[in-house]
Amino acid sequence: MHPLELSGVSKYFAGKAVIDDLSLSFSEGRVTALVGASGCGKSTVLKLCNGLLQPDVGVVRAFGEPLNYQNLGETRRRMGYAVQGTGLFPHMTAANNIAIGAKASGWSQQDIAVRIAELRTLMHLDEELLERYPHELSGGQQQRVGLSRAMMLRPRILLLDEPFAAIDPITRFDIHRQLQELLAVEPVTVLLVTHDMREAMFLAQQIVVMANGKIRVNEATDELHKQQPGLEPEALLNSLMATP
Ligand SMILES: Nc1ncnc2c1ncn2[C@@H]1O[C@H](COP(=O)(O)OP(=O)(O)OP(=O)(O)O)[C@@H](O)[C@H]1O
Repeated sequence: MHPLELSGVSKYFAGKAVIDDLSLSFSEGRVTALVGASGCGKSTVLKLCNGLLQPDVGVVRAFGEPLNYQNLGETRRRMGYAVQGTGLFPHMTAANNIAIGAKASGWSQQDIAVRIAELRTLMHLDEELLERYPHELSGGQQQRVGLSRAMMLRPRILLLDEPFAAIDPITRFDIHRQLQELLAVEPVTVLLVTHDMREAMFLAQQIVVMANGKIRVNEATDELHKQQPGLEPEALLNSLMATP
């Protein structure tokens, strides 16, 4: 059983199929990167996965069950979600931002403190930073807080929509390594939407290239390395996009 699966899914906007009869499953404990040109439907797939959008045709299953759009709360608690720009609440400290889902789920203060300490270590966040408000943190620190919030409830699925796009390349590389460390300690099924093929090749074990709402390539990262050894990530993406 795959933790997350789309079967024959189509989504129309203004009568046009933005997602076109797409079937895709995400393997347990693996990172799958969704790449492709702007507007090809990557974010729409992610929103279909967490129920923010409903398919017009087809089924989305999480944890083996079709999404229940009348009651998404329980499913969403088992899915972490982090987006570009972090979506942190500006009037709450970093610690309170991270803890928000746990408080809503009735966790004790003690359990919250233990979990925040774990995440703080894994994401290399100094304790002092957690008492600051988002505007008092750098972009990279905010993004680490956003990832910590997404991982707070120990989700089995993590949905990441361009979470590192606004961060400078050096900080981005640091956060990539920290996320990799975190996933080694706490394996999660990850769907990563990104424009950055280098990021995709570094973080993901599976690469899905989309074009016009369809899947063009769905291949293990190792296989791609073997098929086109030595090719720079961007050149590899261009060659995959040109695949008929
Ligand atoms: N709510 C909406 N109403 C109408 N059209 C939409 C809506 N959401 C997305 N679209 C259209 O659907 C297409 C796919 O959008 P989507 O955001 O999934 O693309 P993307 O691959 O994530 O793009 P980008 O890489 O630029 O973020 C685009 O043409 C977009 O304009």
